[in-house]
Amino acid sequence: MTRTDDSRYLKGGPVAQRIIASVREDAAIATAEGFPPKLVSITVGDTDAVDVYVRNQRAKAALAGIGFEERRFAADITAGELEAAIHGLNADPRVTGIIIQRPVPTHIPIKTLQAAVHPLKDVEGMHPASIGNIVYNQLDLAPCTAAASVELLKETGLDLQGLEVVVVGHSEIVGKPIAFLLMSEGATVTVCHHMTRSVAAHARRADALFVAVGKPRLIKADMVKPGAAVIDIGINSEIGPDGETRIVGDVDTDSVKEVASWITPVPGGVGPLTVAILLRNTMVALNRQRALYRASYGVPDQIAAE
Ligand SMILES: NC(=O)C1=CN([C@@H]2O[C@H](COP(=O)(O)OP(=O)(O)OC[C@H]3O[C@@H](n4cnc5c(N)ncnc54)[C@H](OP(=O)(O)O)[C@@H]3O)[C@@H](O)[C@H]2O)C=CC1
Ligand SMILES: Nc1nc(=O)c2c([nH]1)NC[C@@H]1CN(c3ccc(C(=O)N[C@@H](CCC(=O)O)C(=O)O)cc3)C=[N+]21
Repeated sequence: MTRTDDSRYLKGGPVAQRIIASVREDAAIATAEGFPPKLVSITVGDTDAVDVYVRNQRAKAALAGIGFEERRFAADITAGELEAAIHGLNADPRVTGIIIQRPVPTHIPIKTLQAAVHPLKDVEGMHPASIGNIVYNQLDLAPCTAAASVELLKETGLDLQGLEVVVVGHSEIVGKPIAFLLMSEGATVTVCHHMTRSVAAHARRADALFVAVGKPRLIKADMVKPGAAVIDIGINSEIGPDGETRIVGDVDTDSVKEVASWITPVPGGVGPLTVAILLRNTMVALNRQRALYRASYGVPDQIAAE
């Protein structure tokens, strides 16, 4: 089949727009019913690596009708002070979801912070209880980047059942949850990392290749099976030939797109969809909180009958 270059690109923007439009409807109804959704972002210290993400979160939350508040803390804050701030947000009924932007300074144990967020307010899906849910095939709220990556693979129309998938990178926030989501969908999943003997040998067997490492041009054309779908999750800043800073992924897109049938562009691929999924997760969290509120304060049958 001959395909134009453009049809090979799996773009995140249109899928993100669809999700945001649906979130916007849900958010408007919830707001009218007295439950306005609100997201609180926590950044600690130097925020260069997260600036783009936070900027997009703010812009898309505004589009979706979700409140957005950014709390910035100095790099020398203690873990205890941060936990106290998170507990305050947990107890605040106006706050629907809390997202802790990574990275945080090395003296702060990120896992302790993630575990401090109440599971009902964990819109990133990074609390141990949330990660546990995806292991148990309960997939309605998954880590945003992983969910965005899998959603883009689904856009190809490929049947995930029995599909040979290789994931390069096994971080807790991206690689591992992608592997669990894909296993739940019936794919056969191989996970590679820095100790894998030959990433290339595994990658070449993949019908779908996910790459989340953080190394520009790690994946070259000779590592990709002809006709495969390539999902590039990397977001790396580098200085281009014109001297300007630019964002590139982990895949050598120009050469790989000649071999692959589908490839996600960077920017414009997984990134925009990650933000949309965060907003969708916020509505999932809101609905769970409302269900709990209803169970606690809804009119009990015997009173309603009087
Ligand atoms: N689009 C989005 O929404 C997001 C994009 N990102 C981007 O995704 C990329 C990965 O992020 P993240 O998972 O947080 O990064 P981490 O640094 O936490 O993880 C990188 C992973 O890559 C593995 N790795 C390192 N070198 C190699 C190699 N040569 N071959 C195979 N595997 C290797 C590491 O293995 P080991 O642990 O064994 O060393 C590790 O599992 C980054 O570019 C980041 O900016 C991240 C989050 C969101
Ligand atoms: N707790 C936590 N969760 C994360 O998911 C997380 C994080 N911390 N820290 C930083 C990284 C990076 N990340 C991005 C997500 C989307 C875009 C994004 O929207 N990119 C667009 C726009 C790029 C642009 O405007 O230049 C694109 O790729 O097209 C970028 C970066 C999430 N991360």
